[in-house]
This record gives sequence, C-alpha cells and structure tokens, in this order.
Amino acid sequence: MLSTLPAWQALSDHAEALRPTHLRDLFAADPARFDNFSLRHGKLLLDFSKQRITGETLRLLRALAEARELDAWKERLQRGEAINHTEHRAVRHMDLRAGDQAPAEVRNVLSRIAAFCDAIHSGVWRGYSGECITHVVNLGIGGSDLGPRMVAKALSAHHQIDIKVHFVSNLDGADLASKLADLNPRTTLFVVASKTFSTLETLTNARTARDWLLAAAGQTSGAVAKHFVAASTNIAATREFGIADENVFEFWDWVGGRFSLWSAIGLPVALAIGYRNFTELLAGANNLDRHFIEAPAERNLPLTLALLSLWNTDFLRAASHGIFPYSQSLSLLPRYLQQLEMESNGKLYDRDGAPLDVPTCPIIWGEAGTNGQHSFFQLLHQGGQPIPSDFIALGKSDYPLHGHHTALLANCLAQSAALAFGQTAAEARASGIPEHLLPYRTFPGNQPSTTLVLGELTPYTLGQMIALYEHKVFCLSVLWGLNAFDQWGVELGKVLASRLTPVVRGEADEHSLDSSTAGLITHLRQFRMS
Ligand SMILES: O=P(O)(O)OC[C@H]1O[C@H](O)[C@H](O)[C@@H](O)[C@@H]1O
Repeated sequence: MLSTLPAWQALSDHAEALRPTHLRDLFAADPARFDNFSLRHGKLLLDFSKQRITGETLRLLRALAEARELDAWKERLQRGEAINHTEHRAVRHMDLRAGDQAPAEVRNVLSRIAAFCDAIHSGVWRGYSGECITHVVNLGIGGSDLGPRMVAKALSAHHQIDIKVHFVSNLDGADLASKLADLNPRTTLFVVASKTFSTLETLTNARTARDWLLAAAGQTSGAVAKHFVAASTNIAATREFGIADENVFEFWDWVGGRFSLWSAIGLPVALAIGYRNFTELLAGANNLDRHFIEAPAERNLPLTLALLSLWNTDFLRAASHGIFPYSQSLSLLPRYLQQLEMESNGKLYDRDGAPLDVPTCPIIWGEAGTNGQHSFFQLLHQGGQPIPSDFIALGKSDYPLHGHHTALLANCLAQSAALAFGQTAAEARASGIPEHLLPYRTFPGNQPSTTLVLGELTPYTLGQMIALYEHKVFCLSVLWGLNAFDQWGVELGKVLASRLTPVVRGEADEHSLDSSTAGLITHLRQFRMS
C-alpha cells in the first residue's frame, strides 16, 4: 500500500504540520524564495516558489522518488524494456527524436518525410488534375490529432510555406463537412493518421473524404494515390483502404498514441512548418530527454513538476489542475495535456493489479489567458477549492503587436500573485472598500501555481516543453506505481457503441438494455437518422 510507506507517511505528517501555513508566510520567511524555488534549463525557467512547499517538502518528495526507485525506472525506459506490461510493449518515444543516435528505421522514415515535404512544397507532387497541393487535411483522433494539431497552431508564426493544414477528428459529420465545404479536391491532400488504422472516427472520415475526392475526380482516376497518404503502424489495413505502400509513413507499436507526434504522426506539422523546423522540434525534445536522464533530482525539471503535482493531488487534496498558457498560440495545450496526463495516469490499479489507495491523476483543464480570467477565474479566487495551476508565459511574443505583450505578461503575473497572496479584509478596508462589502472583496489566496517561462516560442523550445510534460507524466506513473502507457478504460464505451449502432439505426433490437438507454433510443429513432 502506497499510503503506508514510511516515505509517504512522512509526507502526510509534514502536510498536516504545514497546512495552516499561508503562502504569505512562506514568502515573508524567505526573501530569496524565488531563487530557492526556481530552476532554469536553457531558455526555460520554472518558478515554483508559489507552491505551498518548503525545502523540507521537496526533500521528503525526493525521498519518495528514491523509495519508488525512479532512477531504476528511468533506466528501464532508456533500455527499451517492455514497461507497458499489459500490452507487452516497449516505450521508446525518446528514440524518435534521438537525431544521429536514432535507430535506422526511424531515420529512414524521417528521410522519407523530408523528401515528401520537399515534393509537396516544391510542387513536384501534383494532384490528379496536375495542380499543386495547397491544403492538407489530417484525419485522426486522440493521439493522432491532438499533438500535431496543438503544435501546428503553436508554431503558426513559423509556417513558412504556403500550405494550409486542417484537422478533422470528430465522427460528427459537421467537422468534416464544414472543412470540405471550403476545399478544392484538386488541391487537397489527406493524411489518414491512425496508429491502429482501425479507429471508427478516423476511418469513417477517411471513407467520406475518399468518396468526396472520387466524386470530383472520377472512380477510375487513380486520384487516391495522389491525394491520400497515411501515418500508421498497420500496413495491411492501409493497403486494404487503398493507400499505396509508398504513401504510408510507418511507425511502430513502441510509440504510444499520445507520445506519437514525434513520429510519422508529425507529418502535417512538417508540411506546415517545413522539415527543418520539424527537426528543431525533435532536437528540443531530445535536449529535454537528456536533461531528464542526466540531471540530478534537485535540478530535474520534469521530476520537480511531477513531485509538485503529486504533493497537490495527494497531500493538499486538489482534484484538478489548471493549465493557463498566456499565449494564444498555445491555446490547444490544455486539450493536449488532458490526453497526455489523464489517459496516462487516470488509473485505479497499480502495476501488480492491486487497487491504488491514493488519488491519482487530477482533472486537467484550462484555457488561454487572458480569456480564462473573464470566465472561470472567479472560482479560483473565491470558490474555496484548492486548484493548483501552471501559468505558461513567453518572454518574447511570437506576434509582437505594439503594447499587447507587456499587458499580457502583466496579467499573467497579476493572476498568479493574486491567487497566491489574496487580499485580507484589512487590506480591502485600507483601500477604501465599504464595510458591508468587505466579505465580497476579500480573497483568501493560498492557491498554488507554477510559472513556466519559455524565452521564445520556437520549434526547439516547444519540443522542450512538450517533452518536459511527457517526462512529468512518466515520473508520476512511477511514483504512483502504475502503467502510464495503456488505456483500457476507453475500450468499454467502444464495444457498447458498436453494439448499439445497428439498434440506433433501427436495424436490430436489443432487449437487454437499461431503461435509460432504451428510452433514449426510442426517442431518437423518430428522427430517422442515417
Ligand atoms: O491512432 P489511433 O490508433 O487511431 O488511435 C487514436 C486514439 O484512440 C484510442 O481510443 C485511444 O484512446 C487513444 O490513445 C488513441 O490515440
């Protein structure tokens, strides 16, 4: 039992002793608190001085990491052992960004991606009518969508090539139809991105896109070969779909879906930002990999993020964790991290199949600042629940419009300070607030946050930041003793959906349904769905 380990017990006792201490007290007691509780790596700065911790907290958390044999797990990860034990798979996404050290098969696919980008960008690759490709549509979902979508948006200032990249993930026809409405089949390339090539959403969208293309080009035009490529591990299935082998960019079962943006799944990113920029993204991630592997616990950024998350979740009893990038370009980061963290660590059982006796992954959510300030920040300030958060700021704007960035940064800093320190009734009174309004104008503060500053948002720093979060997730899984690399929890719903589809269509009856599902189906059938 995790909670009965001596290292865990020591943290429990420490948390009880520290509970009455406010962040105000911690800052008052240590004028050098920022210096003592921040880390730098290259152009990244991680300020965790606004976390409700002391030096002793960190010492005890690091002792827990040692008790959980984090270093031995890092070695297992590096050696490519099958640490995804429920699927008997190695976890080798670091190999995808290892540069010259990458395995031959990885380098081979990367050089094919480079050549493909070149053919598209130079106009050598033409559509069925002889026109150049101007639009790329990625058809994928989950890990085959969120990573490339987030990165393509994050690096929009680096889109050097006149290619527009779109992402369609939802089974809802509204997603695909609304994109197709603005596209020309003669100049559109589809990337069917699916690790398994068996995902309902992606295959449904891919079939509809193929019909759309062939309706324009003609069934016998051979247009699929010029307008469809795939990123997948399942060559038999891509072949069956009709995608020529030379148009399939391969990856392998040792790449987890939510860790796959560095693989062929990154193809739409490379098409959008250029292959050279894509390699910069990989290089940034590789730099962080080496930091993670080599840096001692005291200077290790991913481990520190993980320890703080565990502290907030298990000892300060925070059920959720906000992600607030003060960057419009990073506005998809919360969604990306939702899959990365929650699909990895939202687990009930440990590696030995025993139930975990402590809460695991918090609910990850968030929104770009300043937008969030004008919707849900009220609850963070006065809702009475502990909600830790990550503020992410850019030193330099990627879209420098006069006056915008300094005001944005001021807001970012103001929010984390207001959350940490609040406002007492005495301070409110001193600022002239009338007595009857004092309760409403008092802010308890003590909301913990970490601020991550990226000097600039470049392919390299973005690669570093994503790898930072990936390794945070891995560290947390080791601390909790669970397998971060499977996702059995998503299966039950899929099985039920395939059973219900003919019932919803009215083609079959199912007598064992609960009354809610049966009642809803009866109601919905009247709309004659297709
Ligand atoms: O890439 P695919 O095989 O199409 O999988 C797409 C996604 O669907 C699954 O249901 C998993 O929950 C995700 O981890 C995965 O990324």
